[in-house]
Amino acid sequence: MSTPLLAIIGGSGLYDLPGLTDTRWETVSTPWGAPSDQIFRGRLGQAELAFLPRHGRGHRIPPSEVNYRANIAALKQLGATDVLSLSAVGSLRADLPPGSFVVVDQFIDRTTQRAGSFFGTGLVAHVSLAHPVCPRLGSHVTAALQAQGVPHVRGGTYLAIEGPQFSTLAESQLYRSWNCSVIGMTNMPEARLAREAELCYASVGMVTDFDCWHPAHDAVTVDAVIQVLLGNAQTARTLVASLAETITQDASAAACPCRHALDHALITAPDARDPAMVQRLRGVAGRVLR
Ligand SMILES: CSC[C@H]1O[C@H](OP(=O)(O)O)[C@H](O)[C@@H]1O
Ligand SMILES: Nc1ncnc2[nH]cnc12
Repeated sequence: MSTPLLAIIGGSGLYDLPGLTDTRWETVSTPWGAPSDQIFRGRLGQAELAFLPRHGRGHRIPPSEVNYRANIAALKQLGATDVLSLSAVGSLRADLPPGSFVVVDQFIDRTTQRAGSFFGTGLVAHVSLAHPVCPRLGSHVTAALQAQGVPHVRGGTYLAIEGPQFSTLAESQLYRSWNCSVIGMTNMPEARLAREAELCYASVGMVTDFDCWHPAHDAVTVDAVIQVLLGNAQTARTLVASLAETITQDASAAACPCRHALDHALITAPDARDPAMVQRLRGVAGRVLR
């Protein structure tokens, strides 16, 4: 069995990953530009880890300006096999109070200003997003949360807004009527791009607030988000440690359908492909670009 490389994308409040050995910060450049920051590499037991702070150390980059393509491409270039996103989210359900963890399994994308694909003119591809997260990785995450006794639910729809402003009351109520569980600003297009790059992707939403719809709670503020997140950060780190151990023992990973997402996705005829585009795509789609 080949050694997996578990990548963690840390969201608001998660800018480092203590407890690793053999650590270093690596600079990675990609055909899509620079990722949000250097990537922190290290080992945890048998597992190789890569950690990328989504907004950069110090939280310099707003959700609309995160270079999602560079982030995913950089992790792929380093050899990542599995990507876990850890994100602060607002709750759209009364039974998901701050402190809950949600193993997200669906998305509704209301973002408007972001590059959402590695492909384009010169090489067109259409991957399936029907099941946008990896059920195998999601099972490991859920088992780890269960073992830690963290209040969590498996499954839930993440509503992605453009931000940076939080939602209006009418929007928040609309998203509730759509049966969404949580709201955030970053998991799209990240999940789309991970699928195109054939990475197993899972997302844990760490609930920090009730957005603005709950009559008994104040509307969300950054202060409230950070206060809850500081309480959650240690749980998130323990989750990573537990996940790092279980994924090294998963012999079924190599056959995971996420890792073959491009098998039937490319539609541009080989002789009609733009060689420059093909070259640019080698880092993320090289497996199917012989
Ligand atoms: C600080 S509250 C809003 C901010 O937090 C979430 O970030 P992330 O998903 O990276 O944890 C949300 O999406 C917004 O970017
Ligand atoms: N209510 C909210 N809306 C959007 N992103 C968030 N991140 C944390 N809470 C949020």
